[in-house]
Amino acid sequence: MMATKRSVGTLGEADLKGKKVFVRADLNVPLDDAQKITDDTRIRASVPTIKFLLEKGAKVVLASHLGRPKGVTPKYSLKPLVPRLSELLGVDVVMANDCIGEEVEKLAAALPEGGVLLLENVRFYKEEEKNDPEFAKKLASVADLYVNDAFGTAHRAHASTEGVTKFLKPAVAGFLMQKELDYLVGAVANPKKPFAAIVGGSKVSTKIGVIESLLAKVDILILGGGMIYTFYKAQGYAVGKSLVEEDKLELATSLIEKAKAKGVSLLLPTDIVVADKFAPNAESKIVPATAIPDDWMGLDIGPDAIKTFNAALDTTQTIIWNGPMGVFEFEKFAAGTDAIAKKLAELTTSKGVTTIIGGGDSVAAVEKAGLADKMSHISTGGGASLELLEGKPLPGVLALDDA
Ligand SMILES: Nc1ncnc2c1ncn2[C@@H]1O[C@H](COP(=O)(O)OP(=O)(O)O)[C@@H](O)[C@H]1O
Ligand SMILES: O=C(OP(=O)(O)O)[C@H](O)COP(=O)(O)O
Repeated sequence: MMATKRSVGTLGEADLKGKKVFVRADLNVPLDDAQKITDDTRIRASVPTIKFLLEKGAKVVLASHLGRPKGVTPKYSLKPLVPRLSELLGVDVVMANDCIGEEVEKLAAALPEGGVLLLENVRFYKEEEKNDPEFAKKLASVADLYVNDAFGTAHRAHASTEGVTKFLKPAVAGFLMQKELDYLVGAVANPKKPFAAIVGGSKVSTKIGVIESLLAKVDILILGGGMIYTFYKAQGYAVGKSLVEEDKLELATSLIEKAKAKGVSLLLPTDIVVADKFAPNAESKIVPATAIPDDWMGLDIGPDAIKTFNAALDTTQTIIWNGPMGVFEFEKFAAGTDAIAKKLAELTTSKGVTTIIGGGDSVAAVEKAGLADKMSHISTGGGASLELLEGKPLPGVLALDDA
């Protein structure tokens, strides 16, 4: 049984004409150093709900976070998203300099029917992640009702995803939220076996906990990305300057033991592409996982690992993938991620294997490889889809009205 409910109230039930609707979307898209959007999947995925509201004559107050800023950080402003959002929606999106306060109140009051006001990054306030009720009340004060379409952030009990529902009624799910829940709860609740999970990326502390519950569900667990060095170090290997979560070493050891006890095949890469610095033009070489040199860092999985992973994936019927295998943003360290993307596309198209890709960066990598339409389901949430899969309640969903 999934612990999160999926029968949430949806759009279409409320009289929307002239109403100010607070829409929480996940517009946390990757931006390059020049603030250019490198993958707009999450923006495109948010469009159907907003368009529906605009067509019904609603006034949309749109909120999102971007990145993990500590206080107001220009690099994490939502401003670079305005042109693309305006283009996709076919309206001139108005951007506020803040997400609460007088200017926001004025701009929201001035919104015409069919207008969109984009609020500045809600995480510029620490109160957002603290789920501070006063802050949630301020966010809510400019609208009449609430729509949560931010599936990618549904696993966070934050002010704009959870707290705000105490002040805005009805509080319903948007179309993207509903679609994600339908697919992930529906198709993955009873996966066709053998079932494999591939977990990588850099959010080690978020994802390492998920692995424990995944061990109860999967037959094969493949680890890559920044996740693996904590496991290597726990086994006594030297990891040089690679990403390591020191306080998760014991957990990593116990996960290896649990996998053995449960008969789950836990695969760690046997070779690694190491770099002398974290840069696109870094010097690189392939080394065995047991021989990472001091002062070098692992930035991709090696060719032997790719072969082993591919052979294991050949035996599966369902695969869920979250987190790139390496720093795919740098061409030199993209081979592992590209190889997995190609393998999953091939298995879906030629063998009918169900493939589910979750997470902003994983989806960006699959888009970059031009393979997104070959997968069974592209989820806009990495952490969220994993938590849903492990049966954890998603606070952003639980807070919504029942259907
Ligand atoms: N070995 C590594 N060391 C450091 N960062 C890594 C490594 N492998 C992958 N990454 C980074 O992980 C990031 C994605 O992680 P994460 O946010 O957890 O994935 P997702 O968004 O798909 O859930 C990418 O920016 C990638 O560069
Ligand atoms: O990118 C996100 O999650 P993901 O990388 O797990 O897909 C979401 O926007 C949530 O972001 P957070 O993990 O900083 O809360």
